[in-house]
Amino acid sequence: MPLPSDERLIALSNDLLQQFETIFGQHPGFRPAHAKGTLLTGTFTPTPSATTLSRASHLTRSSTPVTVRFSNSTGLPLIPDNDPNASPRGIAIRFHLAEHSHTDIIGHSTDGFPTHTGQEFLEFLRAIAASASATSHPTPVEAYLGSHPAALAFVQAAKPNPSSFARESYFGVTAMRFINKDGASCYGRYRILPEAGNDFLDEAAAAKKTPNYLFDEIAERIAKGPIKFRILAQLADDGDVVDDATIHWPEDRTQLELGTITLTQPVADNAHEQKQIIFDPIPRVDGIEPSDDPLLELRAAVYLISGRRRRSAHEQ
Ligand code: HEM
Repeated sequence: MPLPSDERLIALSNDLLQQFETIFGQHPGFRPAHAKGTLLTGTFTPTPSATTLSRASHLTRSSTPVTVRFSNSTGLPLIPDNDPNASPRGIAIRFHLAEHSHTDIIGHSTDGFPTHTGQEFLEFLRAIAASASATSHPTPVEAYLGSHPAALAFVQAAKPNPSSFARESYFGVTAMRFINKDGASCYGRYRILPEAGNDFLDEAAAAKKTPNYLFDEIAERIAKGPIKFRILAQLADDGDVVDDATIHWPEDRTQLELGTITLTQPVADNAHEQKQIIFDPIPRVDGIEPSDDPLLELRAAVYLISGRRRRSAHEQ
């Protein structure tokens, strides 16, 4: 995955990484966002209908090996799983197409994002950081939320604790453009839904859980049997906004089943492999193109810069 040459994009990426560090502190060797995670492996099996949407190779061949990383929110590697800031949870899926060839899906457990652009997200993070020492109201973040309804909606969206990473739903949030073998194209947004169904804890039940309950649970669950998720694409109608992660499409839009992920094993040497793997928000595979959502190109740069730092870091 290449680093873009656009200097403004790189400068914004570095400013965003600096802001994460200001808020969460320095944790060399860990991600500045979604720091606490675990990797599992398995396979992806597409449905026959997936090829109507895209000619991408993992949707046309019978099965593809995958690596999946589940994570808590924030840049705190030790955040308790029942901390309210640990949501949204993350999922990152790597489809191993061939040696040195892969494509990824990244999603989180809230359907949406607080800002349309990376610059707005930087302003939001700066407002959060400035509010830590604020003594009067409105604090900078209260003022930001007062003037940015999409960010307020994201902050106020319910984010209950799941009983398991395997009982949570995840959303790709940014649209992709899918192209099939006849050249027909359609925009869609990923949804990754647990075969075991959603299951959430109320506040009292969450408060009684241990700080690692989700990571302990997923290790126990996979030791007993496979963990499955369905991958769907919510398809845009003509006229739907396809370049803004803050805008929802109506729930009655078609949801096409693309296939099933079956996870069977934890990754050996998990901490080392988490340090090495750098997920990419841009698909970079024939048959799936990024939309013009400005978050995609920026995040690809941010994750790559961050991942390279992580790989070269010596933990303290
Ligand atoms: C301007 C927007 C965003 C910024 C600046 C940002 C920033 C970051 C950073 C710095 C990382 C750590 C990357 C690494 O070190 O490898 C990260 C990881 C992650 N982000 Fe974002 N993010 C943004 C938007 C999103 C959106 C829209 C989603 C939901 C789809 C999302 C979900 C995730 C997940 C799941 C991870 C963990 C990936 C992994 O397991 O390696 N982020 N983000």
